[in-house]
Amino acid sequence: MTLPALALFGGTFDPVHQAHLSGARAVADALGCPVRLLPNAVPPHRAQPLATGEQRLAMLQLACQGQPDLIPDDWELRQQGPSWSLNTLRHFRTEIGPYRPLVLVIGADSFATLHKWHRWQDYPALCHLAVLPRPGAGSPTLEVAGAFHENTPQGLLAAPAGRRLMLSEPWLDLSATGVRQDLARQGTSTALPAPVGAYIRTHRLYNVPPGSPLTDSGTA
Ligand SMILES: Nc1ncnc2c1ncn2[C@@H]1O[C@H](COP(=O)(O)OP(=O)(O)OP(=O)(O)O)[C@@H](O)[C@H]1O
Ligand SMILES: O=C(O)c1ccc[n+]([C@@H]2O[C@H](COP(=O)([O-])O)[C@@H](O)[C@H]2O)c1
Repeated sequence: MTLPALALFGGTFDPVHQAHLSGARAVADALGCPVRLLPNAVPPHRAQPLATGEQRLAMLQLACQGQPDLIPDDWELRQQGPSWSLNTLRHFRTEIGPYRPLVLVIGADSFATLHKWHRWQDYPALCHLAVLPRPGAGSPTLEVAGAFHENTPQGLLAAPAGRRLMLSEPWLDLSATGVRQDLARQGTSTALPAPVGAYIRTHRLYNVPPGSPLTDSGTA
């Protein structure tokens, strides 16, 4: 018997881009479950984002429109202090109970640095991992890889935690850093869903030059 899974995809999302959305879509389709996209309030291992939490959440809401299984979630934004993923995992584990599969979605670059995350050793008892491929990502430590046994989507759905799904798609060489650079240079980015690009120009985020044309080619 399998119980419905819940997937959590945390990020700085400064701003959300097509690789985040395609990755979330791939996990939702592979596991047949909703994916909650959680912008962090205080990123634990990097500088504070340029856009506010409210703006990053608004962009996620625009990006997820029409995809009811991709759900922006403001839980981390409402917490105080550094946004340790451990707190988020514990909260959602308590919410869904001990038996349902809980899945943390991360990019392969995050997987390669998971050994530096706060109390990552507690994760295998709390959640599975779904790892999105990312060009240029390094490899995880042996300890991290060994803590989550690689499995199939069915394997993840058959247990509450401790397994790992390695996705092979999407393979997109995109980053929020690159998007911000494109926006500052030319006011547009093909890596953005059109409504997110429009929001950025309306709110003059990321140093977009005044009068930038509405020519994003990405779609939600
Ligand atoms: N192109 C990508 N392919 C796969 N995973 C990605 C990609 N971009 C981001 N991710 C993953 O999405 C999560 C949130 O990432 P984040 O919001 O920091 O985006 P980013 O593009 O890496 O941003 P920045 O360039 O500002 O560092 C992380 O787990 C990251 O590994
Ligand atoms: O809990 C930690 O130690 C930890 C360390 C680094 C990153 N994270 C979370 O991992 C997610 C992706 O991080 P980032 O910096 O790539 O946006 C985001 O939700 C971060 O809050 C969490």
